[in-house]
Amino acid sequence: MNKVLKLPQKLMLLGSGELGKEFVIAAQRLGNYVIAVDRYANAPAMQVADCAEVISMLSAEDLEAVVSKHQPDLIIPEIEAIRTEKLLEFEQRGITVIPTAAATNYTMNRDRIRELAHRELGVRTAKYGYAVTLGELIAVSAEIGFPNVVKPVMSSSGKGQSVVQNRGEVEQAWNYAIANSRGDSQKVIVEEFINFEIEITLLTIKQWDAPTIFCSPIGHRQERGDYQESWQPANISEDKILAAEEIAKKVTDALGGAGIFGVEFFITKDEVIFSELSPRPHDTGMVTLISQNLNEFELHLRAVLGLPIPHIEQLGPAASAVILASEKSDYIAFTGVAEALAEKDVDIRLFGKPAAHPYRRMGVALAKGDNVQAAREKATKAASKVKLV
Ligand SMILES: Nc1ncnc2c1ncn2[C@@H]1O[C@H](COP(=O)(O)OP(=O)(O)OP(=O)(O)O)[C@@H](O)[C@H]1O
Ligand SMILES: NCC(=O)N[C@@H]1O[C@H](COP(=O)([O-])[O-])[C@@H](O)[C@H]1O
Ligand SMILES: [Mg+2]
Repeated sequence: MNKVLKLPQKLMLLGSGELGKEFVIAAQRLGNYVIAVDRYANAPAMQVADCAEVISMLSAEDLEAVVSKHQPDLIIPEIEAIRTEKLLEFEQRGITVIPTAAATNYTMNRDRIRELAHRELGVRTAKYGYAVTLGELIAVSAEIGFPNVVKPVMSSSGKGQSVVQNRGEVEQAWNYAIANSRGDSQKVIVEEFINFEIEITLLTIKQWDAPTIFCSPIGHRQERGDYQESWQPANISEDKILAAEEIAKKVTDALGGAGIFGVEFFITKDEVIFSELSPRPHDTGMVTLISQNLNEFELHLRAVLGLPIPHIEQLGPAASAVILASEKSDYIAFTGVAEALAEKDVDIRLFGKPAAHPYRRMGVALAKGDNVQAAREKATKAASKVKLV
């Protein structure tokens, strides 16, 4: 399907955060025309795009207005919270939606992708259940057992997520999930807490007219359900990598289309457990900005445009560490960048977000090292030097 034969293409990016920004840079390098869309002005990807639109991406009317105005060749979602039913309509009208409109619909809510992976494809996941009221959550929590993890079905970057230790904490988890749910959903998922040895993102590249290929697995560490640091390569056995690749292939084949997917797994002593996936570049994959010959954004671009990917090279131990805000502010300035960059094999990305709030990701430090431990230490140290003032 849809192999693109000529450049430039007109790409509409729905969501314009840090991941979109790097994607736009990759797209611009091949001369494409990009319209960056998000819910607020001057979002990171808008700063490097040809033009920008500020709309509610959950509004079908707003989406119709920008698509009619710009007539893009491809629509490239960058976040989950989009009125995906409308994307199905655009696809029927002949606009390519990446990876497919159906895939964005499956992955917009945790329950849909979970049902596809677990029930339809028989993939091993954590034990889980759903609730739409506090009463149901109390009952489902008891069935799943404690500790468990409660998340809004519609959220990302750990928003509204909590680890629940006992029955006494269920109500608080319910209130937190509902208050932080994105969009109009009031549904939560409860998952068995997996005591994993390591969690990984397997960047999986699905191509229009070539076989699915994989990057070396990325290990990561999360806090509050949000990524803090990631590294590549991840130290897991070859048979577990193959098991993860098989699951990733199965799930991405079911979703169809083309593009990069960030497929998340929990790795225990004996098992490879599927968690979730992003049908687009993954935040933990920002390490590839320093760790590969082609980063995840360049790979996504090549895959969606049907351009060849002859070789992905992992360049050795590398890591990323996030630079977070600690306070609410509309004035953004950083100190410590010079100190961070004084170290060999360290790089910094500052996203250019126009406002900060506690724990908002404002930048990322990247580092290479003699081994993964050294790279992680270097990236974390560099990130800690950069401070918002
Ligand atoms: N069942 C679980 N057992 C143990 N840890 C979990 C479980 N579910 C989530 N976590 C932890 O919380 C993190 C975030 O969870 P998840 O990926 O489901 O949320 P998310 O909001 O979609 O995050 P993102 O959008 O950043 O991928 C996981 O990477 C993992 O560290
Ligand atoms: N885990 C998903 C993820 O990392 N998404 C990235 O964060 C942006 C939103 O940031 P914000 O919440 O700071 O606006 C998104 O636009 C995307 O780039
Ligand atoms: Mg995740």
